Amino acid sequence: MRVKFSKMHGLGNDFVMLDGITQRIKLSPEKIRRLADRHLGVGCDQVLLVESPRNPDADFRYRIFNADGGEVENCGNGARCFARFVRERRLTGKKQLLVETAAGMLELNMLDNDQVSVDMGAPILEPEQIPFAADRRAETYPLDVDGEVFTIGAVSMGNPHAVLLVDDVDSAPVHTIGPKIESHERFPQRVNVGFLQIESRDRARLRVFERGVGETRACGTGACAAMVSARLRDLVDDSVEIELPGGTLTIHWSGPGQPVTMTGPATTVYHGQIIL
Ligand SMILES: N[C@@H](CCC[C@H](N)C(=O)O)C(=O)O
Repeated sequence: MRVKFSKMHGLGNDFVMLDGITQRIKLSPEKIRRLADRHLGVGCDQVLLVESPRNPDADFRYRIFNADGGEVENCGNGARCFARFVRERRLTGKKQLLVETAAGMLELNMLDNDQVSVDMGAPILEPEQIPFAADRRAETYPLDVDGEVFTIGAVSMGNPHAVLLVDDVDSAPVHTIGPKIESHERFPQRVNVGFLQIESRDRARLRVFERGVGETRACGTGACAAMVSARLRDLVDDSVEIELPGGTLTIHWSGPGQPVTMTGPATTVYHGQIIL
């Protein structure tokens, strides 16, 4: 089967974007791993498959798969790339879109400066919805990793995130502690792990060891979760510029029950065809 795709990225978090509306695409974990393979396929952190919505209020639906083949609930950088992709592929002319995802409905706005702003919905903080938190809601939780106790914030943006504060992201143990927390027994669904350095009440730096991928150049939901965790600890104000290795996202959140807004770029690299 020959399939058309676009290679896109959001601050270096890269995607194979598939139009499943005008093409019949049957994906399997094995095919996703091949597409994502940087030697044997196109290469990407995530595969995003656009489909027709089931909910009549939505313009589109999309599904997100990590490079390891697993399907996930949400993806912030993917949401921005999706908004650009459906316009470039002439699937819509709209600048405001409602899209159905496994994490619920997202609202996207194409801005005039080529940036995309996404209403990512309210973060989930209720203990019963965060398997890790079990029976109580707290700003932080202790997590024992091989005898060393880390203080983490646990936030769900539809997908799970653990947020650790560090003094310096450049020397943070992203590749040693990241994978251990990602597959820690207290996170049965595994987790994305963010290492957050607060610079001021409106600036922070972040590196994320993503579930099912490893460290990426940027993680949109990771930036939202980091903002929420920092705000709950009263370390930042309502709007924060979060600098990731691939560039900067603007995140706004005014507190529990309110939606998180993420604004940043989406870039098309090339269009191609692959035999799947
Ligand atoms: N890169 C994404 C997040 C993709 C999913 C994540 N790895 C997970 O497993 O939940 C983003 O920009 O949010």
